[in-house]
Amino acid sequence: MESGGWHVEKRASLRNDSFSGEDNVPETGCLSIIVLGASGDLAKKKTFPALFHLFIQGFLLSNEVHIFGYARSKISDDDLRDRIRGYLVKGKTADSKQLEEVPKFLQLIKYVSGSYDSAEGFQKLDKEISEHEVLKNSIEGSSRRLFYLALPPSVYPSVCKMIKHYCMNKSDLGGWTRIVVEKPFGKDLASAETLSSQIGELFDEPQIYRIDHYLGKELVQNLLVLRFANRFFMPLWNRDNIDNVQIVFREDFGTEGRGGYFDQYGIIRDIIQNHLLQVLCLVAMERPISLKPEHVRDEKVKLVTLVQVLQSVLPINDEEVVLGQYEGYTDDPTVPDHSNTPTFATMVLRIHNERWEGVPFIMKAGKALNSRKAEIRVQFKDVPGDIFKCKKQGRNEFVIRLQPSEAMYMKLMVKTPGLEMSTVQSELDLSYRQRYQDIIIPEAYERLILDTIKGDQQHFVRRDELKAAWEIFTPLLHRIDKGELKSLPYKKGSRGPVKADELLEKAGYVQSDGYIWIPPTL
Ligand SMILES: NC(=O)C1=CN([C@@H]2O[C@H](COP(=O)(O)OP(=O)(O)OC[C@H]3O[C@@H](n4cnc5c(N)ncnc54)[C@H](OP(=O)(O)O)[C@@H]3O)[C@@H](O)[C@H]2O)C=CC1
Ligand SMILES: O=C1O[C@H](COP(=O)(O)O)[C@@H](O)[C@H](O)[C@H]1O
Repeated sequence: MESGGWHVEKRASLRNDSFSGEDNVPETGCLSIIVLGASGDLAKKKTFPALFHLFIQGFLLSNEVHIFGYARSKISDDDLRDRIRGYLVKGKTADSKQLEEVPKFLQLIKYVSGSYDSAEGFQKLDKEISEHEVLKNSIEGSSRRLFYLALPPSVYPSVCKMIKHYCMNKSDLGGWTRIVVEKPFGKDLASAETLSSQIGELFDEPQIYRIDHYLGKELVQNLLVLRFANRFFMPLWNRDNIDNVQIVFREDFGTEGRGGYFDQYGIIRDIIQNHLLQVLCLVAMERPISLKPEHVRDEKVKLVTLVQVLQSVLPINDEEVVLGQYEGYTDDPTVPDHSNTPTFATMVLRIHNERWEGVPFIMKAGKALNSRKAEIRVQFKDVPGDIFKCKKQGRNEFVIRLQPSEAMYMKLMVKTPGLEMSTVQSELDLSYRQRYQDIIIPEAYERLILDTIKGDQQHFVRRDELKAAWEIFTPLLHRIDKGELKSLPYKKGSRGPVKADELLEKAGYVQSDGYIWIPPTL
């Protein structure tokens, strides 16, 4: 379909994604998806809605698939269905066809109650799965079992043990058993390594999918294409031209009901060590040899390992870290009164290699701020020999808006339209909503769950990569845990501590005065 003169791609192209690795042949046959922790927040807000969207697009066929919820809560099938029903279709995108599909989808869901460490519950689960497989005429061993751990990491080892003992695909006739684990995977290097070893004893790496949902976001997935399929970025993407890079996550709400969990982890473990670091890898990595999943993941390890080597010599400098905690955070009864847990952090990471030496990567994440957005902001150096005297108007910046209002825009200087010869800062703007009007951008979880079914691990975190990520942050996290770095108070709905903006300026970021990018409306 043509829209405003542009050629608009059809959503169905997702099915024919030809760059996700030649080996990922779509499989057919009986598929059981087991959501462990089905009574929880993630399951209702993300996992089940993602499964629903895969269902309505025909990626989960009712004659092949069955979905099991498992948790300790003593609820019925219908109770679980009632809990998740309201989260399946989003107000704005809901159409009558989607609404019609809801009951059909809910009928695919069965709930099994049991503990996370007892044989009884998992034997019952296995029995239910097997009955469904028999019903679907699946040949024993050829069925597919996907276990999604929407659970606190503390129970991963016992759950994995139970799956391994009681719930595996019975023999290998082309079927498989895969497990998906959520972040945060551990609390520091030692605990993550222990967890990795415990799970590694039970499952091989190709069976383990460590999910980081930022890797499933459309514009994060676009980073490699952008960098390596466009000639004009290649010569610019280095220390000679780029002054600083910011990777930013902002939320305009607080911990809301998750205070107990959050206080154990804090913003660095919740967002920076995983989501933002993964984005940094894709911004900074060298070109992979090919798009085979293992090649892409190898380059990321190479980069993180370099950062890690650097950190062991010159760890993250406390002078380049600002922590904050929003006022009112400790009002949550599940949060200790004197908690120092940061709900905000800005820090500078430095990658000492040929490409990036001297370029600060500023990582910024915060809750209860004045806006909700995630973006990558690449700021270029000043133009040498500024004949237009426009330096004070601002630098060239390339911004990748991950959410909301996905976009890429380039802040650049133009002649002010009119008779006068003066300059003004403007932009080249690729706003997705305007450019791809008929395309609904898939939710990150939708895409990543589909990858787990297809057996494509490209967008998942490998064990050595995870280790390298923890190596970077563990020394700093330990200092924070010991109270050696204090969180500064900031007002809810503000930009965070003023010191964070000062750090940004010190790192070299130059704010353009008076320029604001406004997402175009249709
Ligand atoms: N919620 C979110 O937005 C996101 C969450 N995650 C991650 O996903 C995972 C699940 O998150 P979320 O759903 O929010 O977590 P919840 O706290 O909602 O826990 C999920 C389920 O686990 C069971 N559970 C909770 N605490 C314990 C415990 N201490 N021991 C054993 N079982 C427990 C409960 O089920 P029952 O009591 O019925 O057994 C609960 O319904 C976590 O690893 C989290 O970090 C990742 C990204 C976003
Ligand atoms: O992993 C997490 O992510 C969410 C933010 O996800 P987004 O896709 O809405 O950006 C965050 O709220 C939560 O604290 C964290 O655990």
